[in-house]
Amino acid sequence: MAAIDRFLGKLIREGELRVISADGRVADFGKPDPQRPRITIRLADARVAFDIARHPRLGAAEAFMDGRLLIEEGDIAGLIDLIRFNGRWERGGGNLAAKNPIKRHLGNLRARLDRLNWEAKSRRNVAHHYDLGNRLYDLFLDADRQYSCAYFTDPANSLEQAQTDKKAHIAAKLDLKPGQRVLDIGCGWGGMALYLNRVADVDVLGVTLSEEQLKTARERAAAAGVADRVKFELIDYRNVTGTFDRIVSVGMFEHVGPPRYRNFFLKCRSLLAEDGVMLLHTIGRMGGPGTTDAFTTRYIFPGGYNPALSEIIAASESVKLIASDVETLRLHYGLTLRHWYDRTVAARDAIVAMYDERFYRMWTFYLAGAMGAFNQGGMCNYQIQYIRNRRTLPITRDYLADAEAALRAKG
Ligand SMILES: C[S@@+](CC[C@H](N)C(=O)[O-])C[C@H]1O[C@@H](n2cnc3c(N)ncnc32)[C@H](O)[C@@H]1O
Repeated sequence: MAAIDRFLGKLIREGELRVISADGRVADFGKPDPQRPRITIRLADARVAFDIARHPRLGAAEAFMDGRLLIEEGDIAGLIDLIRFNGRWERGGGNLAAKNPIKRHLGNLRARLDRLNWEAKSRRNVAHHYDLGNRLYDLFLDADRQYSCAYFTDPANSLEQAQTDKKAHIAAKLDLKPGQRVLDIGCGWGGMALYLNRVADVDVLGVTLSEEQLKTARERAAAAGVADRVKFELIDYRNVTGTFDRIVSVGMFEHVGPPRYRNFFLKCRSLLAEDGVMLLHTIGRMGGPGTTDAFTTRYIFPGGYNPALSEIIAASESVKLIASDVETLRLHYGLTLRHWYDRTVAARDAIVAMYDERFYRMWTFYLAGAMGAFNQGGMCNYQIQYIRNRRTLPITRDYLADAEAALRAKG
């Protein structure tokens, strides 16, 4: 316990953390902060501190999931926020492996091996997460089931509004014309494809590896009476054929893995018309290449990796795709996750009934951890627009604002 006490004593400077050990000893760290309520945790047995010291994120996550790390005052989001705030990225906290060149090199090597997602592995990885049951996703996502960073034109906006605005923000960057053919790589439950068809009169092919998503997406297209123009297929991005005027990929690149980045862009380039436009929307990291934490890999997104901008651009440059516009969404995913986390907490009883208490705690740890990573850690969301020909788009960015305003008016 002494080592943990020393560690927490150094780390927690702002805000209050109270730790009650298994033997009833109470230790207080930090000082009152009007922005952050005090968090009190109880360690149910003597091994918890040891497990956390040995493997901080995984040890804490598993102790929390197993009910051995109990939060008696506050919640898991508050605990992670307190820890992240004190070690925040801007002050040099987080992503520490990246500071040491040897660790960084080994971490990158391991990441490259871990994220070697061949087709069968990609299918297993996707099923692990997205085939958990549509009901779960209904409980915490917006009504359109957008499972990616929303766009808050005002931080107070509802999640529904922000997800609609995200679709308009992306559609504007695609510079769509009626009748064009659009490919949506990683289409989820079909919301973006249906939206693009509705607001821009385009034909869309959406591809996913999730059976549950495919079924829902097709049902939605049929219900909207556009099944002839908005099609969905269960196809790996590697196996898509044809030529498309536009390609959009939202929240899917995180599943590709660094060893496949060049091939991903090569494939996209071969599918994109010579005067085509592509928009890639992906979680990213702001501090250069890194690794995926063990909790995320083991329990949430096996094979997942959030890319650094340098990794994305190095790969896309190597196949001569021109990055015509790059935007870093710095705060939007933290806001999105706050909504997802609050909805999950509000749906606790339903989630426990569908799965169990341990699953519920795992899910809240996942969302709270991600929120901390976007609010105080090194994560952000990138939107990168690509073209093959430098003359494809207007010479200035003015068209974006005009198009976005027109799209927003369509709702
Ligand atoms: C986080 S979801 C995003 C869904 C949707 N674009 C959205 O924003 O709500 C990731 C999507 O990528 C798809 N995906 C992952 N790996 C894929 C692959 N190798 N080929 C095609 N789709 C893939 C998943 O099936 C899922 O639909």
